[in-house]
Amino acid sequence: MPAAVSGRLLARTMASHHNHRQQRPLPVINIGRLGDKDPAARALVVEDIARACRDRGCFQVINHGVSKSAMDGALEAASEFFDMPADRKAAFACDDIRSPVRYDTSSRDGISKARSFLKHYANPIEDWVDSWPTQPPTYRKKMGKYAVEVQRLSVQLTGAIVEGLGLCPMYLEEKLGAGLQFMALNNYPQGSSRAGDTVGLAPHSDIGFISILLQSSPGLEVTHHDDGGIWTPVPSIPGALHVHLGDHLEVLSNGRLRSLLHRAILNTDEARISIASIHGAAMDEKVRCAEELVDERHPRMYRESSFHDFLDFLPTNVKAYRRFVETLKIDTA
Ligand SMILES: O=C(O)CCC(=O)C(=O)O
Ligand SMILES: [Fe+2]
Repeated sequence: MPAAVSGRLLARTMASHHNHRQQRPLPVINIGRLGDKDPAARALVVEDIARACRDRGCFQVINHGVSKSAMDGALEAASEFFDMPADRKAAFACDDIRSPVRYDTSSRDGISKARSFLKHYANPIEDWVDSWPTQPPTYRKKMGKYAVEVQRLSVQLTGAIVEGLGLCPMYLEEKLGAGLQFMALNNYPQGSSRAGDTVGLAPHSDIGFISILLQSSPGLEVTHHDDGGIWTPVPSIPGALHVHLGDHLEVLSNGRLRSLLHRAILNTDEARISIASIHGAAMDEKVRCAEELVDERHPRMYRESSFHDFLDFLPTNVKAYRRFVETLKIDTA
């Protein structure tokens, strides 16, 4: 076989191998032994998480310590909230994206295609819970329980993620403890395949270090930067939580990890609720590349930025969507 042909064949084989690789199921990681006294047991979980972050930008966790009652309660509270009459919900409508509680149905953000949402802060819970809805009557109790348990999980997970980057497991603990937990409750109508309205929320990445997501039914889809534009649906595994990387982790890791593009698809057979919990540094805290990950071979790739900077950027990102982190890239050429 002439060399040119075999070369082309090889390239094609590699391409299909590449596609095949990207269609592998998304990782599901049992993190039960993350808190283990045995360092070897923890190291195995850290390794699984590191690989998932690097190769897929996301993973699902089981044995994560967030109770079933907290998860069920959160979905109930969200669904009861969205089931309320429009005027009750409209009481939380607000044009100011800095408002601590905000309900909206429109697509002013440029990415909402067919969703209504309630967004609010949650950490520390005692600072925010008084601004949350009082209707449905169990909202604060149920959502509060879930928020606190998920915040605890976020500290555990980011500990493992930074350890996987070769940093001290405590590297982000303080920043996260004093940081923002930003919750987005999303309500998607049942889609009509005839009308072709299949996308509920257009592709985007989240700010923050990680997002932890709970979905009532499938609909979340993800594509990692080297997936070649292939979307992978995130299956609904009972009891599991989905975790993905945000823009500020890409910055912190100096590009070793990438934030994950994701979108939500409308189900043609049912409405859907998802609860995203975004975990980041405090509003005005600048996040920068970890010094330990910057050297001659790995020059600093991103400018520092805060959540506040992200909010300033949002209204300018409506026409042609760009991941916030793209705007932070330092031209090293
Ligand atoms: O509904 C989903 O699964 C995705 C929600 C989401 O990406 C968000 O709230 O940022
Ligand atoms: Fe998102």
